[in-house]
Amino acid sequence: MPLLEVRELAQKFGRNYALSGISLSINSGEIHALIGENGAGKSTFIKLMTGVYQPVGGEILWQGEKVVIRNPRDARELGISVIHQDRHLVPYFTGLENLYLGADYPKRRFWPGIRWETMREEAEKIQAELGMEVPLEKQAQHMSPTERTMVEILRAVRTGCKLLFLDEPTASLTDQETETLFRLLFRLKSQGTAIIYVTHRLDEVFHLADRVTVLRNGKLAGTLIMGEAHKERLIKLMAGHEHNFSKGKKRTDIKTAPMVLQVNGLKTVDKRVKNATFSVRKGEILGVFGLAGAGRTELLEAIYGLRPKSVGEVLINGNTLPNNSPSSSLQGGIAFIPEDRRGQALIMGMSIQENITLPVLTNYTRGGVIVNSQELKVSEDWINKLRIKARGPGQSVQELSGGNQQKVVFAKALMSRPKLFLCDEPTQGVDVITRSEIHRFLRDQAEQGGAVLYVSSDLEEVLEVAHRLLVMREGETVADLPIEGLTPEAVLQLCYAKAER
Ligand SMILES: Nc1ncnc2c1ncn2[C@@H]1O[C@H](COP(=O)(O)OP(=O)(O)OP(=O)(O)O)[C@@H](O)[C@H]1O
Repeated sequence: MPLLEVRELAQKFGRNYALSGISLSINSGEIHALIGENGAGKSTFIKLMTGVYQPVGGEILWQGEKVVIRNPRDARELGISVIHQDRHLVPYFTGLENLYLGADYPKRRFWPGIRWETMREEAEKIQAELGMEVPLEKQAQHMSPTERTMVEILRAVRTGCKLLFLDEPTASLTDQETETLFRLLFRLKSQGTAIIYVTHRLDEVFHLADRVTVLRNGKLAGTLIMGEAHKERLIKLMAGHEHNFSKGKKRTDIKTAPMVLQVNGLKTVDKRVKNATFSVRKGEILGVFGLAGAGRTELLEAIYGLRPKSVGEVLINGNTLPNNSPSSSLQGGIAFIPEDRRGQALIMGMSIQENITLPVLTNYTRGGVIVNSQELKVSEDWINKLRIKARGPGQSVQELSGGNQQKVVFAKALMSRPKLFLCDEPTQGVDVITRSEIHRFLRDQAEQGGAVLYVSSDLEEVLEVAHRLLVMREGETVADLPIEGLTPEAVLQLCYAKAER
């Protein structure tokens, strides 16, 4: 008997069905991948199974019995837990405190106080069983993304989880951290836990899953056992048609092109960047790679004026910008796609159209009045070009799926026709097909004379997109290498090498 079975499940928002006719089953001890393009309905499915939404149709069977999951507490009591991308921990609480969040702390019997030692013993016992190590004394805000994921998994196991949902858990993990997480997932599987693994990374599906379910436009496109699945078949199920991934040509005439960005001896006040020196030429995509904490994001933030500099200079087309602030960067032709798109790049209450045209609104005003028809046309063009799944330009961005929000961020940046494009994980959360489209847009951007700084924690991706690679380690730029002939192993060696003192 399956652990979970859903029959003809449906959910709608307003008049539109986000999911309909979904029937599938999950067995104990199975890793079941759930994939689909942005907006296909994966998050909605998780929310139905965890009691965030009530389905408008269909039924849910848990261990053969029909159940109604009215709220997240009901889900937890059944044994269903979810690990979200934006990990749900209290930043100022330690690992141990977060582990018992929302639960009754064990109390002392004869004098007041919490039995911390009982909690620690219990946590250590589960860790030993699963072969994992979580820093129980560290505050969540000081933990790495994997450590935070581990605390959440430990919390789920502690509360008797039988079915664990993971929503793109490796999005901000390095390869080594991903390996650690995968070992833990195989361990959980061997102990009988069922795992539903949502991802856009097909190599992870092949590495981890026993079966894979593909959603397309809110419908079930198919469930396959891994023996029947191969990459082309999965992509065809996701998109409904074949897709050819275009590989860009590497350009050879960049070496003599004028410099767009020069960074000399840059150091930030908080020392997250300690010493960065490099340049990017017109027409060039410079990849930036380093392990977590190497200072990649901080470097982009310092260039854009979001993180105060203490020493060094940043020159755009040979000149320093008048004052180092995001608004002067924007005016100086720099666009920034931040990693935290929800927090930094979008105004959630506004429509797609308003968000896309916001930085260039003056182009769409006549006598101080916004010329709505032009704005509408441009927004519709971008919705089509980037395949943003939405009802139309007027839809609020908060109603879009995560990947489609990322596409709006991208359109907004492209609209300002930047000279320099600072991209921090621009394809995170984006489906495989759009990912290749985004790569194509960046190549076009470079072909048309722009310069791109491209940060990604996916080394294969950086090597595929960039013309040159800058390696960062402990806040310093330690190597600047041509892409031709460069292997992932050689790059990782540079990342792990101890800094010479
Ligand atoms: N609160 C909401 N209001 C209106 N529409 C919504 C809401 N939440 C989701 N939708 C719509 O439901 C559809 C499915 O969205 P969902 O977030 O489940 O997709 P997804 O497969 O998780 O996508 P992604 O890979 O981008 O995260 C989308 O068209 C989305 O716009």
